[in-house]
Amino acid sequence: MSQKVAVLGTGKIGEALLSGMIRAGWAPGDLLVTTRRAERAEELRTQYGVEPVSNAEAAKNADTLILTVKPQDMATLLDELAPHVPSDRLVISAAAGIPTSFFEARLAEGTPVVRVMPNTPVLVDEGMSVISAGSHATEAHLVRTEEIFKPVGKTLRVPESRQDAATALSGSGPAYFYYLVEAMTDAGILLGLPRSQAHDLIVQAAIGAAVMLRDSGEHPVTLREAVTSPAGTTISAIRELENHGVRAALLAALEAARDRSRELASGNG
Ligand SMILES: NC(=O)C1=CN([C@@H]2O[C@H](COP(=O)(O)OP(=O)(O)OC[C@H]3O[C@@H](n4cnc5c(N)ncnc54)[C@H](OP(=O)(O)O)[C@@H]3O)[C@@H](O)[C@H]2O)C=CC1
Ligand SMILES: O=C(O)[C@@H]1CCC=N1
Repeated sequence: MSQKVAVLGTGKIGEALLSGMIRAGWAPGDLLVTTRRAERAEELRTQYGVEPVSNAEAAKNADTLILTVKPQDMATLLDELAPHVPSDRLVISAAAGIPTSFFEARLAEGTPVVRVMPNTPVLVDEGMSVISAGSHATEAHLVRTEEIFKPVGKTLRVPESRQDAATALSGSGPAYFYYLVEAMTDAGILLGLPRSQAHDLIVQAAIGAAVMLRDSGEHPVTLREAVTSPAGTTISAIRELENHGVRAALLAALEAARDRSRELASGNG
């Protein structure tokens, strides 16, 4: 019997996962989606050929339920869902902050729950999905979770106590790079380049740097030193980054993201 997977609350990250599963070869007939709005359901049916169902039908018909609503909507979703989820379903939450114990307290005793923090590059099969088992999730449940998330990028198992930090680093991480590219593109404009050229130059620099970080085996400091010529241009820029406290800003920013993830733990954040 084929395994059915339902994505409940198919917004940005839910759709990114759905599209990745289809690219990875899942049959649309084995995928169910739930939405809050009828027009969103039709959009997903038209684009992916998947079946929109109610949350209760998803719980009844799918072996694995991936919950991708906002943390603040999770309690309401669970109130609706809990009476319909048999305890042999695997429940995967992609919500920031919310611990597996939140789900376990609301679902039938023994229901396996896995917490996952993916990121939007799952859309291009370069995602990072950080996975933690709840108290009833077994090795088989973790493997089943990895079967869903591995085709769309890398996966890493961590103890749940590290999930808030992982959320700050890789869940939110892509946004920091987009922010930097946006700021550096503005800098290109300041230097007199047309916006499209400034964008292309900085995006290609980012891609080249990312591939070297991944593939060279070198430490980032070594890679940066190779760019930084004595009395050259790069060190002049780095002096300004240090003067403006960019490193300290990043430490504070990621700490704030980690703290916000903790605040979301109750689902009311
Ligand atoms: N965006 C990201 O990069 C990442 C997000 N996450 C997590 O994923 C979750 C979703 O984030 P994101 O995709 O950005 O948010 P979205 O708002 O895009 O997606 C959530 C979706 O859930 C729908 N929804 C809410 N309540 C229900 C319900 N009861 N039944 C069915 N559908 C419902 C919403 O409907 P409506 O359109 O009507 O609001 C919306 O489409 C969050 O918990 C977030 O922490 C995790 C990793 C990365
Ligand atoms: O900003 C957020 O809360 C979500 C979780 C990680 C990325 N986006």
